[in-house]
Amino acid sequence: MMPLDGRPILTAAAMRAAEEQIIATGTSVSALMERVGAAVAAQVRRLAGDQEVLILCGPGNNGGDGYVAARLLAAAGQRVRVAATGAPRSDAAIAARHAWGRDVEALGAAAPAPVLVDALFGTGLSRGLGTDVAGALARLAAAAALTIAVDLPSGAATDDGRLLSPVPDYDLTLALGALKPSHLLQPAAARSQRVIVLDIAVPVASEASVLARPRLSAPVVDAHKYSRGMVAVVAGAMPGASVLAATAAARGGAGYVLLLGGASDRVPHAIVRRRFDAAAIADKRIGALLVGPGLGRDERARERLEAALATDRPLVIDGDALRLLTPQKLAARKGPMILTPHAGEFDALFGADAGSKIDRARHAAAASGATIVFKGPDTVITAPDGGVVVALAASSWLSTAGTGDVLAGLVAARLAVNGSNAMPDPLAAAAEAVWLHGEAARRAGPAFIADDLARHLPEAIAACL
Ligand SMILES: NC(=O)C1=CN([C@@H]2O[C@H](COP(=O)(O)OP(=O)(O)OC[C@H]3O[C@@H](n4cnc5c(N)ncnc54)[C@H](OP(=O)(O)O)[C@@H]3O)[C@@H](O)[C@H]2O)[C@@H](O)CC1
Ligand SMILES: Nc1ncnc2c1ncn2[C@@H]1O[C@H](COP(=O)(O)OP(=O)(O)O)[C@@H](O)[C@H]1O
Ligand SMILES: [K+]
Repeated sequence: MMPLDGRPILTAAAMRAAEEQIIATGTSVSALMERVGAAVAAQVRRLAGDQEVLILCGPGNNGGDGYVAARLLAAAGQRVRVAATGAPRSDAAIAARHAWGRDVEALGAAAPAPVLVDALFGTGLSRGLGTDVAGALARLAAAAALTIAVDLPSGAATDDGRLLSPVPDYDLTLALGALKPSHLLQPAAARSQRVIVLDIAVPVASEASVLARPRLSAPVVDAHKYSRGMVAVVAGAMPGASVLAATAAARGGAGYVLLLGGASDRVPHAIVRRRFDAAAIADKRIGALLVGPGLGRDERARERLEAALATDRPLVIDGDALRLLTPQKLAARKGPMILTPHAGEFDALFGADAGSKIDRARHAAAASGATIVFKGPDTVITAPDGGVVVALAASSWLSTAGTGDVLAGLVAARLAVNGSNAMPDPLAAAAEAVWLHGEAARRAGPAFIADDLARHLPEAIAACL
C-alpha cells in the first residue's frame, strides 16, 4: 500500500473542484462513482474474507459510492446487505440505488454484521448527524469486528478535524482521491486506526502535503565544525530547558553548539559554554540562534530576546520568548525565523481564533513573516509563502515535559545545517526537525523522558541518509 508521506491534502472545496474538472472533460458523476465503488469494493473484499458486510448509505454521493460497492460485492459473491437513512437525493446516487436493485433496510432497524462500511456522509456533511442516525451508527459499529469509513468517518467535518456529532472508532478510512485535512487533524484523525488513499484517477494538487521522511546527507568530505552549521542557544531562568535544546542541536547534526549564559553544570562536554553578550550572538558563523526554552519572562529574558531580535542571524523562537512578542514586531524583523508554539503559546501570540489548525497556522505565518511549527498531536508547519506540511500523528508519549525544548534545538540544528549548504530554507529545516523528532520518539518506545529523546536522534538521522 502506498505510504501517506508527501501526499497532497485537499479541502472539500478543492476536492470538489478537482472532481468538477474531470466531469468537465466528459466523465459523468456516475462513471466517477462507479470507479469509487469498485475501489471501495476491492478493499472491502480484501479485508472481509467470507464475513457478511453491512453497508450504510446516506442521501448523497457518499451513499451512492456505498450502493455501487454493494452491487459489485454481491456480484462477486460476497454476502452483503444495505441499510440507508432514507431515499437517495442526488441523481448519481438515485441511479446507483436503482442499479443495486435489492432490499434496502431502514438504518434504525438494521441488524449488525461483522463488517460495517460507513457510506453515510463524506465531504458534503453540513452539520452533525441526527441523534437517531448517530445512535444507529454507534450501535452497528460497536457490534462489528471490522469498521470501514468511505472517504471520512460520518460526523467528522472534512476541513478542520472537528467532530460535528459523536463518531465511533474505525479500523480503516478509505480516502477517495486524496487526503482531506480531517484525516490528519485532531480529534477526527484519531477516530481511524488507518487511512488508505484510493486512486480514482482525479488529478489532485495542493500547497499542503503530508510530512515525508527527509533525505539528508553526511557532512561533505572537507567539512569542519564551523562549516557543518553552528547553533547558539540563549539560556535563561530554567537552565535545564536550554541544555536539553543544546544537546538536541548537537545530536541533530550541528557541527558546533554554543550555550550562552546558562547556569547548569550538567552540560555535555561537546557543548561550548560562554557568557551571554551582544557580541556572542552577533557572530556571523552562527547559522541559527535559538531563544526561548527556559528563558523566563523577567527583565533579563526581555533583554536577551531583544538582543537576539536585533541580530541578523536566522532565529528560532520557542517557549517563553513567544509570550514576549507580537506578530507585528516579528514582521518588522528581517531574516529567516521559525516559531515553535504549542497551542497555548499560539493562542497567546496570534489569538484564539476559530478555523482549522492549518488555516490558523497559515495566517500566523503570513502575519509574522516567520515559518510556524504549530505543535501538538497534529503538528502543522507553514511558511509565509503559503507552503504547508502536516505531520502524521507521532508517539503520544511525546506528551512529556521538555520534548518541546528538544524539538526547538533540533529545529535550530536543521536550520543551521541547511543554511550552511545554501540559502536557508526554513520550511524544509522545520520539516526535517519535526520528522526526526517523531522518529526519535518512535525509536524511544514507551515512557521515555525528554533527555532520552536526543539520544535517539542519530538513529533517526541514519534512517534518512
Ligand atoms: N462529487 C462527485 O462528483 C463525487 C463524489 N464522491 C463521493 O461523494 C461524497 C460527497 O458527496 P455529496 O457532496 O453528495 O455529499 P455527502 O457527503 O454524500 O452528503 C451530502 C448529503 O447529505 C445531506 N446532509 C449533510 N449533512 C447531513 C446531516 N448531518 N444529516 C442529514 N443529511 C445531511 C446533504 O443535504 P443537506 O441536508 O445538507 O442539504 C446532502 O444530501 C464524497 O465524500 C465521495 O464519497 C464520489 O462518488 C466521486 C464523485
Ligand atoms: N499527544 C501527542 N502526540 C504526539 N506528539 C505530541 C503530543 N503531545 C505533545 N506532542 C509533541 O511533543 C512536543 C511538546 O512540546 P511542548 O508542549 O513545547 O513541551 P515542553 O514545553 O514541555 O517542552 C511537541 O513537539 C509536540 O508536538
Ligand atoms: K462516510
